[in-house]
Formats: sequence, C-alpha cells, structure tokens
Amino acid sequence: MTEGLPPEFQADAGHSLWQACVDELSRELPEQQFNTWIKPLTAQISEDQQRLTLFVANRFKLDWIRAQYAGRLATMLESLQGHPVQIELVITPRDSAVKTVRQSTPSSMENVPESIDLPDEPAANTFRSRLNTALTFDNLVEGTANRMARAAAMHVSGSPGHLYNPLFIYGGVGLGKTHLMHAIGNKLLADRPEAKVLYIHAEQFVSDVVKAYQRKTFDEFKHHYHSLDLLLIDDVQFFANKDRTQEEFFNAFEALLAKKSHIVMTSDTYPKGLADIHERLVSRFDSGLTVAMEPPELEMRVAILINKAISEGSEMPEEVAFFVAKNVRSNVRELEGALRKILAYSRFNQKEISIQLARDALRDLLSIQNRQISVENIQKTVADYYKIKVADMYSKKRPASIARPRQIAMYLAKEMTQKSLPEIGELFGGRDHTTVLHAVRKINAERLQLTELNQQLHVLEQTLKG
Ligand SMILES: Nc1ncnc2c1ncn2[C@@H]1O[C@H](COP(=O)(O)OP(=O)(O)OP(=O)(O)O)[C@@H](O)[C@H]1O
Repeated sequence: MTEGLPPEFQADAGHSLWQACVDELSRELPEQQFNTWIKPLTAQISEDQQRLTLFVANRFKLDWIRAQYAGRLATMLESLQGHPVQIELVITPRDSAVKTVRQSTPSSMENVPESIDLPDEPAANTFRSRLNTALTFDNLVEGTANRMARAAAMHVSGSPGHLYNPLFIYGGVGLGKTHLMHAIGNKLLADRPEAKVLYIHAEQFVSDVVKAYQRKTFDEFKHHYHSLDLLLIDDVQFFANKDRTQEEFFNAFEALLAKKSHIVMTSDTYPKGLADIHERLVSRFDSGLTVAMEPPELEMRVAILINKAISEGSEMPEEVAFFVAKNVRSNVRELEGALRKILAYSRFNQKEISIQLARDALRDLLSIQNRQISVENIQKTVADYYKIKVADMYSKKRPASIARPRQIAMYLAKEMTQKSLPEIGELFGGRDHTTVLHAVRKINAERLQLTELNQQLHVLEQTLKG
C-alpha cells in the first residue's frame, strides 16, 4: 500500500485514463492555457474508477480549475469510462504534494515530470484579485444589448494597456456589467497568471482611502493601487461627493495609465451624466472608450434562460423560456430569480418543466408584475419609444429631447407603480422629490390639453400593461 495516500488509490490504474484526458485537453486548449492549468495537475483515480482526485497547489488554482475545466473533464471521463466519474479537487501544500506524489507514483507516472516539479507560483496566487472565477466570457450570452461592450472587453482582456483605455461600461441594474468586468480579469489571468489584477467595488475603494487616512498608510495604499496591471472598478457613481477619494482615484488613474496598465470602470450612467464628480475626473473617464449595456432583447433573454438552466444541470424547453422571457423583462438578475424558482418548483414537485409549471412557480411574481409595473421597465419602454438611451433617464442632461421623455417616465412611474416621489427620484439618478412632483403635475396637465401626448401615453400604458 502507498504511504500517505488513501488505500483505495492505485495511481497506475488511472494513469492511462488521466493521460487520455490530458491528451484531449492539449488538443482543445490554447497552448498557454494548457501549460498553465492542466499540465501541472497531478491526478489519482480510485480503485473502483468512480472518483478522480486532482491535486492542486492552492485555492486560486482550485477555484479556477473547478469553474473552467471540471465540467469538460467530467464529460470526457464519462465518455471514456461509460459511467459518471466524480471529480474531487484537493489542495496539496507544495512540499507535501511533491512528497506524496513521488511516493505514490509508479514508473509510468514519471513520464509526467510537470506533475512533480510544480512551476514557480505565479504572482496572481499571492495577489488577491477578488475575481469571481465563475464569471467568464464563455457564460456571458451575447446579444445586441451587450455586443459592443463585450467586444471591447474581449479586446482589453487580450491586449490590455493598448486600445480603449480606460474602458467605461454603463447601464442599468442587473445587466451584466459586473459579470463583464470579472470576465476581463479572468481571461487576462488565464493567459498571464502573473498579472496583477484587482476587481474592486467603488465603495471598497472609498473605504480603503478612509483606512489609509486613519492609519496614515497612504504610501502602502499608493503602492498597492499604482502597481496593478489591470484595475476593474465597479459602480464609480459611488465616488459622488467624496473629494478625497476622487483625488486618490485621480492619482491612481494617472499612475496606471502612465505605466500602460488598463483601467475598466462601470457606472449606472455615462461619464457626463455622473453627478458630483469633479470635471477633470469625468473627462478622464470619457477619454478611452465608453460603451453602454442595454436591457437584453427577448431572444437574448431566452438564450440566457436556456444556458443558465443547462449550467444548473436542467433543461428548459424553448417555449417555456419564451414564456418566462416575455414576462420578466427588466434585467438578467430578475430572470435568474425566476429561473431559480422554476427549477426549485420542478424538483420539489418532481414535475417536468412546462409553461403551466412556470406559471405556477412564478404565480406571485406574475401577479405582482401585473399589479405593479417596475420603474426600470417604464424607463426602458419610454426610452425605446422616444429613441433615447435608458441611461438618459438617470443622467443630468437637460435638452428637451431627453428631459421630456424623462418627465413622461416619471409621470408613468407615479401613475403605474406604488413608489413614492422620493423613491422615484432616487431611481431617476438621485433626483429630488420636488423634481418628480413637478414632472407629474406638468404631464398630467398637458395630457388634458394635448391630444398627441395623450395618445402617446395611452400607447405606453398599454405596452407596459403587456
Ligand atoms: N448576457 C448575460 N449572460 C449571462 N448571464 C448574465 C448576462 N448578463 C447578466 N448576467 C447575469 O445576471 C446577473 C446580474 O449581472 P451583474 O451583476 O453583472 O449586473 P450589473 O450590471 O453589474 O448590475 P448592478 O449594477 O446591479 O451591480 C449576474 O448573475 C450575471 O452573471
């Protein structure tokens, strides 16, 4: 029996099986990815061939391999073995990994020196990127709504520091901005594991500035932020009115651009629509490429539902996906919530997914939706109707071509939802409740006098009621 390993393991038994997987992956993956992630792996298969254990050096690698390769490996193993094989990932501290594998490795395994001689740890292993490895380009469905943002993001992840720097991505809630940012970081780290990548929410940046202030550690703060290769910063609208944070961010911004590091930002509105942010920062935000993420169109919502169901190990018939997508329109986060409810309902009641089952599972949501139309939906419908950007609903822009649809949307929000004036103001880019009240009164009065406006409002109301 091999010392240091569970008795059921027989390393040689699984070698040819694992080697077959490695060979297949070496054909499927780009060389760099293969060399970085697959080649260094050490594998053992249990005696009954039901379980494959992969030994990895650290948590970062474990998460990455689980998110990126475990699914593909499982399919491969199942087709090779003719039955499912459970994959287990185990972190083995470097020294003990070397020892254990050496002791247990029969001569045939010694053809795989990489599994023993682990390469130097890449810097990414010690530098906490805060990336969620599950959010990648592969599982981000593409559609008209995100095509340009996705293409720009792909470009940045492939050659950071060149074009589109900074990349500024804006759009409403739950539309995939954060997902896209993580995808950029994950792709860059897959290609260059030593790169210093940091994902951070703007609020966390604010809190880091405050800490540096309190502890008088601005040198460390600067060293940390100014040394990055890629900074991904989410929801920069949170910098509003925070002068010291804006100053530190400006410094970091200049330092990073000077050394050709890349900066990607997201926000709920485009740079010039941002309130209470210094002009010099706003103009920097707008100096690279600014792209919008729009709410997904019907077909894209359907594709997202079908894909997400597959990733949850289920299947959603297309007609059901259409039914759900037609009823849940505002954003992807709500679509995900609806899907979770349907899957849970189907599992709990042990019933196939059908339109009727979806109707039952989403009963509350559908009836609430019929009674209460969301403000986001109103903003999108009105923006589409008057051919302006959804982001203009939250921006400070004042031309009549934008201000008027915005007032109409505020009026409809008051008429068709349960929201209060301050709540509506907040959802329209943090406006005061008196601004909303003014819009509601104005449109109300005009509606009584202007037939054309009344007609337009009627169309909008019918569209919103579905
Ligand atoms: N095109 C897409 N394909 C697949 N999943 C998507 C897509 N767009 C969004 N999602 C998913 O929808 C959820 C919400 O997306 P995300 O958190 O990136 O939105 P966001 O725009 O950053 O919103 P917020 O401003 O509220 O943070 C996530 O789980 C994300 O993975």
